[in-house]
Amino acid sequence: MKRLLLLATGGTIASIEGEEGLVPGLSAKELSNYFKDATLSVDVTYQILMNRDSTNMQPEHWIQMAEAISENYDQYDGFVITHGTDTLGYTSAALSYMLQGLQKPVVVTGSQVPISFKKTDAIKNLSDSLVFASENIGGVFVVFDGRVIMGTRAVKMRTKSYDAFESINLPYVASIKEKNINYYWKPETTKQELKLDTSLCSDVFVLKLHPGTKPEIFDILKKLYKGVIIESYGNGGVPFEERNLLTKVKELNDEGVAVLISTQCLEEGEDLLLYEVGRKVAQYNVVLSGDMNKEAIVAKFMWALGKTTDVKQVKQLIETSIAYDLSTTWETEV
Ligand SMILES: NC(=O)C[C@H](N)C(=O)O
Repeated sequence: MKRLLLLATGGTIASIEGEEGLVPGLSAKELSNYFKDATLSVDVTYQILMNRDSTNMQPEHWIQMAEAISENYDQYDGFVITHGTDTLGYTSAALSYMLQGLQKPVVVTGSQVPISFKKTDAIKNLSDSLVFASENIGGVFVVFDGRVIMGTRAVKMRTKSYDAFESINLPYVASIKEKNINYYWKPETTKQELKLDTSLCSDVFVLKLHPGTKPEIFDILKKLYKGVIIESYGNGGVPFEERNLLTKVKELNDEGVAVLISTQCLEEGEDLLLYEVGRKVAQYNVVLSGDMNKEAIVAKFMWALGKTTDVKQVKQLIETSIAYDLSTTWETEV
């Protein structure tokens, strides 16, 4: 029988009605009481790690989760983390960078409706997660509404519907129906040993461009952050007429702040060399994000800056694909 460890961290799945709306409040024991599926032949240990709405999750909490997996790695065959959905994609991406060389599954799940409610998606998500966590497969996965998504590719798209998550720029790994897993593809099994790597630098900011963005905002950002993600438009680029942001990117570059260019378009990624607005900024030492999603970019930037502040090295770390977070050119061309 597979031995699984379920780490509860809060979220809607563990929420109860509080005086000011839904609030995570169930203990690990209470959570397990709601979930009794005798048909699942797994031995589950329930442990509560924290009880937070995922809006209150910080990078320090990702580290706590990664450490808990690493400490218990040899004792269990697979892991399930129950988590709020709002920042679940950030956590699953961060765990993918901090826990490289996984030979066992780490499944992150949650629900849109509390497990204590009559009509809830929590039971299915939990059951599917335990099924998937029993597989002989390595990596971080998000299991939600019958979909298995790579941890670096999960994005919350819907605030209320059960199918809250999509896999962006990568096919689903599998679907799960009535406890049967149907694989679409399988990530390669690693021959590495598990390496816990929690040196994160959280001094990262996401600036979403809109027509009218004031260049002066960069004067503040460069004092506070070591990495700035510019979420630009379409194939990527920054405005250089009227409110000129290009000179500001150069200033940040000169002062050793790493600047990354990404796009507000969820699908297909940036292609900075296509237009003049992109090429002008590409002449500086900017980091390219390819088709990574924002959640993965933020976590990877923090992970890379935790190792080095040398912009060239940060660029190299981020532009290298890890845990299927980034499609290589040949993959996007087919
Ligand atoms: N569905 C949810 O879990 C939303 C909740 N606010 C959370 O992220 O913790």
